[in-house]
Amino acid sequence: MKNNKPNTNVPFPSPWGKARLGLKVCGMKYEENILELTQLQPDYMGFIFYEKSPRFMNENIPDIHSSIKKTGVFVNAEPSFIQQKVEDYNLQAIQLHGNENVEYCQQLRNLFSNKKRDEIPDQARLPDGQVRDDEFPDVMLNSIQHHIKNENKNEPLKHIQGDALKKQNQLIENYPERSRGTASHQTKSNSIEIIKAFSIQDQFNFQELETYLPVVDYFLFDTKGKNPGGNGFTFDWQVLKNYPFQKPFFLSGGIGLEEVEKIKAFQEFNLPLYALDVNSKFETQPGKKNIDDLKNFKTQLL
Ligand SMILES: O=C(O)c1ccccc1NCC(=O)[C@H](O)[C@H](O)COP(=O)(O)O
Repeated sequence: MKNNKPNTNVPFPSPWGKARLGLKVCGMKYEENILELTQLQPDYMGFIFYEKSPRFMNENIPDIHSSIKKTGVFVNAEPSFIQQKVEDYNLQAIQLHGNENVEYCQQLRNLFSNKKRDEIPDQARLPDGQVRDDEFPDVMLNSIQHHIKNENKNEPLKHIQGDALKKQNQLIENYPERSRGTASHQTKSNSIEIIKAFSIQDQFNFQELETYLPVVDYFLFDTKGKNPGGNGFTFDWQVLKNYPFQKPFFLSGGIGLEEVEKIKAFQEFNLPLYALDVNSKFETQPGKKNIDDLKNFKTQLL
């Protein structure tokens, strides 16, 4: 299938520990545009589940390769609402863009930490019924599930199991660090990633983030504006020079092609910049992205 071809470029994060800058394209809404964007192989695609946004997602998300993490963006939503969207759209990451506190994030963490593990079909388990270990990599799970669901519909189960296990062993061999979860910025691979967004104006007290460290996978720094997100202008990135943690973060807020040189300079700060999050500066209309501009952006930076 055209949109289902595997991501053949360097895995993200790279298995040999060299961080490659990731890309998240947020606020996707239209099926054809989503499929077009898959050709670019961003690491994350964001869908806004906030009714007041012009990018509010209430459409179908087409089947996209699991190497692109489908991310649901929520603003002070009820956990049950998030859970429903995770199930309906098979989301791999959740981005919290409101005033969600630490307890709330912990609640979501508890809700989702074993999702992928529970979802492993019986056919994909090892002969004794177990999965490998607690750091079972998502790449393997996704690969096995994909393999079972999509490629072997008519095969006898024992062939499917054999194939899936072969594939799993191959992955362990190819990506040993990843399968042991050694990269310091790697998330618990059997859980749904939690990204907590914070909006910045001129200053920020990073100590406020300390209690979030154990309950979120990434921070995302966005510009404070009149809307909870998608405001379309940058904040003063110098503020991040005081970022005191190792926790990797997404840089967001008004990033467009004009920011390329500034981003290159920002990379010199040696901060744990994990990925860039782009949105309205690449739009032809709310929720619809200009893929050529995104291609150009990716070529220049990633
Ligand atoms: O984009 C929205 O409409 C939106 C609405 C409510 C909460 C979050 C929203 N976007 C979240 C994002 O991750 C955006 O990419 C981020 O705010 C940056 O947007 P932009 O300034 O347009 O690049």
